[in-house]
Amino acid sequence: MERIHVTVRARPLSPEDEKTSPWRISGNSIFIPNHSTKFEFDQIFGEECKTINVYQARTKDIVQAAVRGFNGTVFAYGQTNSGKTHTMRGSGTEPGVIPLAVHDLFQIIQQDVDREFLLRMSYMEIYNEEINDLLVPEHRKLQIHESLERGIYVAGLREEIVASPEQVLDLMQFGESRRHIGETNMNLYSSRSHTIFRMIIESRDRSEDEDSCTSCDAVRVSVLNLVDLAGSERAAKTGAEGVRLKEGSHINKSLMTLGTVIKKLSEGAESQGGHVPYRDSKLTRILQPALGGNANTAIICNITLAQIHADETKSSLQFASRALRVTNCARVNEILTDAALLKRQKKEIEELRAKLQGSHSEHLGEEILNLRNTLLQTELERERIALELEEEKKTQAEWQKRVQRAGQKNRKFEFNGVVFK
Ligand SMILES: Nc1ncnc2c1ncn2[C@@H]1O[C@H](COP(=O)(O)OP(=O)(O)OP(=O)(O)O)[C@@H](O)[C@H]1O
Repeated sequence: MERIHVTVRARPLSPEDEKTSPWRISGNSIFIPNHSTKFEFDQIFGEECKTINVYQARTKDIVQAAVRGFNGTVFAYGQTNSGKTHTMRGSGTEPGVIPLAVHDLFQIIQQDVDREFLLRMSYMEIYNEEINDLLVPEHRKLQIHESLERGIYVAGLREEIVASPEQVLDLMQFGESRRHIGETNMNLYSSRSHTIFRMIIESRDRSEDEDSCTSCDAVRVSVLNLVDLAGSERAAKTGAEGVRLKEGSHINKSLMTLGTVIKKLSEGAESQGGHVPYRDSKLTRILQPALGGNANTAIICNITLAQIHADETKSSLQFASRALRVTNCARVNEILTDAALLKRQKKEIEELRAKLQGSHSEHLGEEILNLRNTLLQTELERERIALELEEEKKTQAEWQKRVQRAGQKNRKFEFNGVVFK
């Protein structure tokens, strides 16, 4: 069990706002002097910090764990204009968490010579409670489904196979141009939708030695979500009317559901069998595994220390503070293939036979009978799995084709303009 990691990042202030700011930061605490308002977090970054520092606080570990098969989710939360997009996407002069994670991901994979990887990416937005695929503009109003095999997933969402950071960032750029952005009084380029950038990491052992291990045919599949939420906003401050007002109300409603989900989880509702309203918004439904589920999760809470936004900042910090009390249980997502099961069975049969050969005494009649029965059952099971394996080989041939297509065959990668072999 591990709790959600929460960092706070304060955006730079104008010299005027600096003079009147009521907030003080000391180590991992943020407070208003002579006031009961005080919060503590895993880490607090002041206005002079760089995104790389925020990235290294926790996201870097989550990326590393994702390569080892653990799901990971990082999201930026905060009021409009607090610096969420600046943190997640970055700018021309300062890369954001997403490009930093993408470069790290490829670097870690290159160094892992024992496994072969297949990476896919998807990019979606939730706009006015509708899910749109940012990689395929005509894929709109996508639906969320759940199955035993795939868990919660967005049906019809494009998952593009990717082989280099540049390819990922190009696709992201393409998606960005389709994302809903609008001007408000508070932000010239305000995100009007929540976006979920996702990397799906599949890997398996490279070992070709038949007997070396039983896990070499096991496939690990993990999902890394990097989420840029739209900001909570007050119509009076943003000056929203018409379309902007409708967007704002959808944004606030889904963020409110996120707040309720976090509140319920922080009160232990789920472990006590209580209701957690994941289904009340698309955002919480998609992020369900990251909220109290099977994932390493981090929240970057973006705030402003300006006097005029003190109420909104306090409300963001209250949300973040509750999130500190939510625990997740991340585990390696490993699918044991039939080939791996067969190897396991083969070993068992050999052990049973060896036991049978060693059991000659007449007093051991019943034990020998039991061993024979177990051996028979194991051999039947082995035959069944062998049949299934035939089917699976076809799937594996498809895997090889995909790896080949992704340009990863023979560990050949292009990274930062350099070809690695
Ligand atoms: N740490 C920072 N350093 C420099 N500039 C920043 C920083 N944080 C935010 N900004 C600037 O402030 C403006 C608003 O930031 P941004 O668009 O990231 O806010 P946001 O929280 O994503 O807003 P919205 O919810 O409306 O989309 C941008 O011009 C951005 O470049």
